[in-house]
Amino acid sequence: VTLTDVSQLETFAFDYIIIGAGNAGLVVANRLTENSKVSVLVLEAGVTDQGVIAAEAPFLGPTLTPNTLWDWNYTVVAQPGMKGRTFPYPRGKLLGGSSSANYLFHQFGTNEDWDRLSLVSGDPGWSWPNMKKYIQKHERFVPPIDGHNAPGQFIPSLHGFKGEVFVSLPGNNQTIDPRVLAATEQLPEFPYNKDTSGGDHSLLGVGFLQSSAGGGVRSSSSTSYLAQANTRPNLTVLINATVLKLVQTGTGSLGAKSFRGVQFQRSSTITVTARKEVILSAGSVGTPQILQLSGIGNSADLKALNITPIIHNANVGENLSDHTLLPNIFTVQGDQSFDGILRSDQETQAALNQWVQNKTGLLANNVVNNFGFARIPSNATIFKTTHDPAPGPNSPHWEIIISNFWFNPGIDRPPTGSFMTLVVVLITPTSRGTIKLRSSNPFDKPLIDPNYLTTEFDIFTMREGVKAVKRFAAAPAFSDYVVGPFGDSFSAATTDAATDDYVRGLTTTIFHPVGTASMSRSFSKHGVVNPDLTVKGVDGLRVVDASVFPFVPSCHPQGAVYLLAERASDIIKFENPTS
Ligand SMILES: Cc1cc2nc3c(=O)[nH]c(=O)nc-3n(C[C@H](O)[C@H](O)[C@H](O)COP(=O)(O)OP(=O)(O)OC[C@H]3O[C@@H](n4cnc5c(N)ncnc54)[C@H](O)[C@@H]3O)c2cc1C
Repeated sequence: VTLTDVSQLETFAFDYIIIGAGNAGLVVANRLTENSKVSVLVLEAGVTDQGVIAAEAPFLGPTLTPNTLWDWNYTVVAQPGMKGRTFPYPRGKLLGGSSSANYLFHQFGTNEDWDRLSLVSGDPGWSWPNMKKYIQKHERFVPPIDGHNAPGQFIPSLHGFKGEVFVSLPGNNQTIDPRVLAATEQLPEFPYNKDTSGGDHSLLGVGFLQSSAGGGVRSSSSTSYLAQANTRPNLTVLINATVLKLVQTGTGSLGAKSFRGVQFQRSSTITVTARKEVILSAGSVGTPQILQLSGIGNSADLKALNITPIIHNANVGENLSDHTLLPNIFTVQGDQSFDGILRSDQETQAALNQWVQNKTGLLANNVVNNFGFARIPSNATIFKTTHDPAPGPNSPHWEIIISNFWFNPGIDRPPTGSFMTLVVVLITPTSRGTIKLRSSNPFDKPLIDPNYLTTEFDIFTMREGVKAVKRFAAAPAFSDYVVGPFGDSFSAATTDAATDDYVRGLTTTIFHPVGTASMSRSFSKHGVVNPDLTVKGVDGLRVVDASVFPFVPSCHPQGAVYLLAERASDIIKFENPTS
């Protein structure tokens, strides 16, 4: 059941306590409570997702953040690689976590991503040949909302059809779709990709987006994994409950300090305990924040904030890695983009009414139909000084997202004009940042420093991405459509120096932070968690969320987080056999 009030809690001891009802946390909650003898409490700081239309209608996803009730409303510290700018750093704060607040792009990463994780962690269980079976448990591929037959737009053998989360192709043929497809035939640099989910199939090339939605409605970990498990008497989810810290509860059999207590705030401060384990699934920001508040982190940093260090691990909150986003906006002819509709209150209201009535129309679909991935050529000058950061020769360095309108999160659409946006995303960043506490107060927002674009490789790849999307827009397929770059700095980006200036002036985040509680080999002193996701040097505590990825997967990561959480659930069950 989902409880809104702490007085409804019948006990303060559970077998497992999961912190964070997000993308990963609700997978684990579902899988552990499959055994009716196991009791699970999930503590979630955010609100319910029920009745939140913006969390349901796919097209409205981008309106959920930033600076709303459903967002943690973080901001990055001034970024030296971005002209000292600060900007919002959204994280979902509602049931489903970021899977309820994200833009619904759904992929699994490349087989090389998973094989690298296996290599780095020393655990063959994380390799792609083992991980791909979890697609069947996780994914339920369903027809697009317009019911069109979609051969050639996806490869059925790569997908699951009986899992928990709905995934579907775009259900509206946008006016630029035929042009995009023609461009893939005209430009050898951007071949057509028949399936964009990754795994056994290359991500390189441009193809159709797969979204975590079915029947015109978002599918999140809440609408799937939680909805399915919520009637189980052994599962309790408490919302509006902010975890303040973990509490030490003695020592384990091997002498390590145990952290099976959890202190949280819900009108008053309450402590609950786990008989078996505490599972930290608070995400790449929340997880290192809670670890540090609990005395697990860099002792010197903690002491400076008057927090008593209990476990020294200088890697907590380090190694933050994220994908960057740069919307390159082109002015286009005519009124076939969505800008006209989105500018008109009457037309947007009609679209909303249509979605409310029968879950069809503009709002039943995602904001994008086509996207793709590409590599920097292997003979590029950058590889003389930088080791190729991709997980393998078939994984991309950057991404192109093609949008049929002004798609510029955070910057308002001009009052007139029609646009096409070609977003460039840096997929293999080499810059690393940190998440540190601002103070010992759990309600103070942490200091988030992704340290974007501070390496030669990162700025090089963004620059090459900008050049490449200009080549894409110059394809014959767009010759009677694209007028030219919009805005002074994009128009001026004709030299490397001017392009760098443009990139540094406008790039922000595409919201994929990982790495702040990194996985490493069992006896390695680097990293925060072991390959079985237990926290190094601690008893009774595991991390299951995006923070454990040492490298950001070569994709939009929610699908990878789902697979990670599925395997984590199997590991937890295996290591805690019940009679
Ligand atoms: C705006 C946005 C757009 C995105 N778009 C995409 C996309 O299109 N495709 C894609 O694949 N990925 C996308 N992502 C990224 C993706 O959603 C995340 O990588 C993924 O969901 C992270 O999962 P997680 O389990 O690590 O964390 P989350 O899903 O964020 O879960 C963490 C949970 O812990 C809770 N929590 C945190 N601290 C506390 C505390 N102290 N006490 C109690 N609860 C706490 C949070 O409220 C949250 O519910 C996007 C993310 C955002 C924010």
